[in-house]
Amino acid sequence: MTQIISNLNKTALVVDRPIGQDNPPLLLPNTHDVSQEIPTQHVLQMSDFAVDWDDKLTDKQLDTFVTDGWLIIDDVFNSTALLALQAESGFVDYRDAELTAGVRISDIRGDRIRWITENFFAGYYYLQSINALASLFNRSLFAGIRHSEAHYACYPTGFGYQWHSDNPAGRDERVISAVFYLNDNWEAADGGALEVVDKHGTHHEVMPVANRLIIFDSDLRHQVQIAHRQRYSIATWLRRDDAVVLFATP
Ligand SMILES: O=C(O)CCC(=O)C(=O)O
Ligand SMILES: [Fe+2]
Repeated sequence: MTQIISNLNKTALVVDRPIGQDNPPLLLPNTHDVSQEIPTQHVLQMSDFAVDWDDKLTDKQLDTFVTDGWLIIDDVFNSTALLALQAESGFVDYRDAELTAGVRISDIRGDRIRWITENFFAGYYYLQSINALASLFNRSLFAGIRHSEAHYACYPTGFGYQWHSDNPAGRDERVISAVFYLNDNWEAADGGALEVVDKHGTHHEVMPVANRLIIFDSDLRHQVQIAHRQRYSIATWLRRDDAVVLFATP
């Protein structure tokens, strides 16, 4: 089994066990004045994850998304929300992605994942915020999105995800894919770029830098290049079908 190292050694967080309502993350204030660097304990709320998507996404960007099929939004969340997601990603009990049609897929994809449910804390707030983005797409692009799903993903060093599109053959439930990145100080030498082929056939490479959301048409082909450092993200899909009710396993 691949060993997963916490994301936290790359993140300015003071946290020693999984965060939750009973253990809110301690956040270092964003200041260079050492005398002010006293961690503040802050209970996370949905409002910490609120994003004014209408403000973040201009009409021009929406037009570009329709024409090219993809779009990058940087500086998505405030630092409280970002740090909470980074902290949570470091404590996730990652599992192997499931088998597809009985075939082991570890040859194609090397990520280890955990689906976000209401048992998550920051991740669940993230999903609510993505639902607000979905309603913007429904209002402005008549996208017909009915629910969203997301999983935390960790690509261990030496792994990527080969060329694919997010709708398996003959399926079209996934309308828009959105990947949110959690990696501080990611450099080109760390590899792990997402390579997307847009609607015109042009290739683009996107670095998985913290607080960046890439949105793309789920039918576009893309791959994750081999990462040379552990790579953390939240892969998200905005879907046109009804939500599947998940029953908690005992
Ligand atoms: O992490 C990324 O950049 C993309 C992940 C991806 O393509 C997927 O999970 O389907
Ligand atoms: Fe994908």
